[in-house]
Amino acid sequence: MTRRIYIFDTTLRDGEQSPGVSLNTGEKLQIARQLARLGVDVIEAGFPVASPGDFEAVRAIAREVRGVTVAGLARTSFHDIDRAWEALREAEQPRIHTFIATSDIHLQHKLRMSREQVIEAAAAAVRRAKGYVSDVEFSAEDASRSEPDFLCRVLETAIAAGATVINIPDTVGYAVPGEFARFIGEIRQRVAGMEKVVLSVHCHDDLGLAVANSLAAVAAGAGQVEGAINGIGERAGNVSLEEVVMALYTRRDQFDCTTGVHTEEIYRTSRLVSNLTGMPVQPNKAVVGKNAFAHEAGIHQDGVLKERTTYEIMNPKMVGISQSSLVLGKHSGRHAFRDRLAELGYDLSGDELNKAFGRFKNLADKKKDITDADLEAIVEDELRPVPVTYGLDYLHISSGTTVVPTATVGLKKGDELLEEAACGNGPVDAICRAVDKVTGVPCTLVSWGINAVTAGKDAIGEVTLKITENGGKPYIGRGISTDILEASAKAYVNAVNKLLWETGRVKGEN
Ligand SMILES: CC(=O)SCCNC(=O)CCNC(=O)[C@H](O)C(C)(C)COP(=O)(O)OP(=O)(O)OC[C@H]1O[C@@H](n2cnc3c(N)ncnc32)[C@H](O)[C@@H]1OP(=O)(O)O
Ligand SMILES: CC(C)C(=O)C(=O)O
Ligand SMILES: [Mg+2]
Repeated sequence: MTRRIYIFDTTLRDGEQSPGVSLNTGEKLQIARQLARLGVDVIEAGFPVASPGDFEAVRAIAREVRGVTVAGLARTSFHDIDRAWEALREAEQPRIHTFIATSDIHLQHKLRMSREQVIEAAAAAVRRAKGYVSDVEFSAEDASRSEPDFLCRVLETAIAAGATVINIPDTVGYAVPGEFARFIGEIRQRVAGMEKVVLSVHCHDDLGLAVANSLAAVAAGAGQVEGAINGIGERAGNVSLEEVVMALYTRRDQFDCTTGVHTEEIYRTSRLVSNLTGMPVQPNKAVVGKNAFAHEAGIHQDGVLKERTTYEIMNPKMVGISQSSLVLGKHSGRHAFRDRLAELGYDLSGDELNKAFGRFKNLADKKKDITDADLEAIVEDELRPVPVTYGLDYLHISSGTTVVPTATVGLKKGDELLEEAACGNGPVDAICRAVDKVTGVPCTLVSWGINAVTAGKDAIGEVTLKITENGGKPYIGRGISTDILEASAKAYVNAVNKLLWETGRVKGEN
């Protein structure tokens, strides 16, 4: 029978333990509201004894957020538990979550307690919490490095004292999946009363295994998974809840489990958490990264255009992303290029398409992100009906504060390469003079302007300039390049070509 897995979100407690993250009450409330919309079963709102601010945040969430269990963390000390209850008392479904470490390393070096003392503290804490609420979670911190016999004794004691949820944290992300699954299986078998409570896991990502360990635990019978949105948390973070939820859904054939999560809210939740915590989401992060549903490779793009599922195992809509994106770059192919141009209103085929595609590939070699504006500039340039009498073959500039600007240009006229060099007041002036020498048509540069067609350091510059011959009709030329001097040269040559064409000095083919 399909099992229901409870999703326990600790973004606001363990997630907030990420170095550099501190959320105020208002921010925590916003995230808690969104978590409720997302449909998690439990929101661990904070550690009330940690600070007055944390206490207030837990209290505000407990007061306002409905339809979800609100938990507060507490050490085994009665003061922590009392504060947790004070913060949680207005919650619709309060849960006190108390914990103590069970590994010898922690007992000896951190707690400086004997095993018997830990057992007593665990029992007393659960009883104390039980005096306030019916729903008490007990965690054996560093469980995965604890000696199994002792761990089982602690867990049995907590259950006998009234714990309703037993959590097995892999606190330092030490476990590996097969071992962790066996560990969970052993706990289920050996601990008396385990069948009456929810068995939970809480995995950290120090070895990048938090998702694998959580899933292995679910397969071994765990009924609750604890984690944080975007996988934030102490050190390398907690398990990323969205990854666990989507893995359980996408591979339901393997797990036969459901959750109460409304997956379409995942992306929105991820953005909110990232924005309010100031922790960016890496682009290649599973499920919510910027590239999670983006395709750049031509073969993949072609596949996705023909049938999305060729390269997507999840529908982006399922996680709240409206559609996958085909990112145009140097690895893209004609199918995706033509598709994007069609979206922009350009219907190119045959030779036109090939030429524009060639220019796009050249640009993509120079520029990381090709935007729609880049494409428009390329296509417009390609479709411009001016015969190319002269074409820029190469350009060399020598310029600086202590040298006379000098330009050497190579222009192609048919198969012929014509080369000239000239000095000028500045590099653009030098380019114009060198071009004039090649064409034999001395022109005057009337105006010159540049626009960044696209944003960023590697933006394309579009140079638009105006020339005249002997003060006659002005001709406008336009050139684009990531190099503004190259764009200037192209623009100047473009204007000269127009002049030659319109004054009937050349016959060309468009
Ligand atoms: C695995 C986890 O994520 S556990 C949760 C970790 N989160 C946090 O620590 C964030 C919030 N913490 C805090 O604000 C502070 O640490 C406080 C308020 C809880 C405690 O602050 P302080 O009283 O100054 O103690 P400090 O943090 O320096 O040391 C922790 C003390 O708690 C003890 N302790 C640790 N865990 C437990 C526990 N589960 N039960 C009882 N005592 C514990 C330690 O042994 C140490 O005791 P000592 O002072 O007798 O040596
Ligand atoms: C408090 C417990 C559950 C914890 O965060 C951990 O052990 O990682
Ligand atoms: Mg933790």
